[in-house]
Amino acid sequence: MLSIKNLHAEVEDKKILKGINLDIKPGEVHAIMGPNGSGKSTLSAVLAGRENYTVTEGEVLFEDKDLLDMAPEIRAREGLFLAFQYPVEIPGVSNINFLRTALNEIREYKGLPPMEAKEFLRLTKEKQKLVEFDAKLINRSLNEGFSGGEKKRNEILQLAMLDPKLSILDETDSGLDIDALRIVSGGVNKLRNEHNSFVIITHYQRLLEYIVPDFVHVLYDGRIVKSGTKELALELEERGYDWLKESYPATETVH
Ligand SMILES: Nc1ncnc2c1ncn2[C@@H]1O[C@H](COP(=O)(O)OP(=O)(O)OP(=O)(O)O)[C@@H](O)[C@H]1O
Repeated sequence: MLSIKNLHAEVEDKKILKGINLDIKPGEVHAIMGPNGSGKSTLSAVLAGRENYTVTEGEVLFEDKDLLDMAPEIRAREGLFLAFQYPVEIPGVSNINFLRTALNEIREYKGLPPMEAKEFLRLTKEKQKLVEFDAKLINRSLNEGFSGGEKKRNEILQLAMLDPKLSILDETDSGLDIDALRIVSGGVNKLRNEHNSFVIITHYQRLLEYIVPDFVHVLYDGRIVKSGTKELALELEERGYDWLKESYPATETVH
């Protein structure tokens, strides 16, 4: 599904990613943990093709195609989905119209006609139910005035509607109350299958009790310094990151 080889990237001449290697197969869930500022959000931004991030070395293949060569919207149409740490508000664009437009963009890219209005409404209702989404939010402007938790739930609804091949959830658990955490992770669990993959960026082992990952990686100073199974997350919870920092001293950073 995704193959990252020796990925180096900078933001404003600051080296942040310093040789990431990661392989993700269909059906797998990978968790990425790591101390603040280690490069987790930068990795998701580079994969999504956000502006101002310069890849200086390495390659990323998404289903054997060169991901870094694709414009951000092509990445999305190819089936990459990024749930933001801070979902953006788009006043004047209703949630439902946003979903319809995004869905039909993807269909057009696949050579399919726009979805019939009736079928679209049926699908929206089905997915709203699946991810326990509050129907009152569907006609409001996209994320405008939504609470932090409502925004995160909205990301999961988008994910359910668009059915991406690879979803990257960047700290989707931050700011969620206990019920929302259960709903959001329950949504992911219902959506995961043998054909799609997830990358879950999180600080908390707690989320990984709900969404059990196949692999856990620790990102530190722009590199993956340790990989393991869910037991690694438990170990991190208990021991923190200092033992890893000692084993892998930070490289010099050029500012
Ligand atoms: N636009 C930018 N200009 C300068 N430095 C930046 C920029 N964006 C990110 N950085 C720096 O890159 C480093 C990695 O940031 P990143 O957000 O990827 O870390 P993170 O692992 O996601 O952290 P957190 O756990 O706190 O969310 C940080 O030191 C950050 O200050």
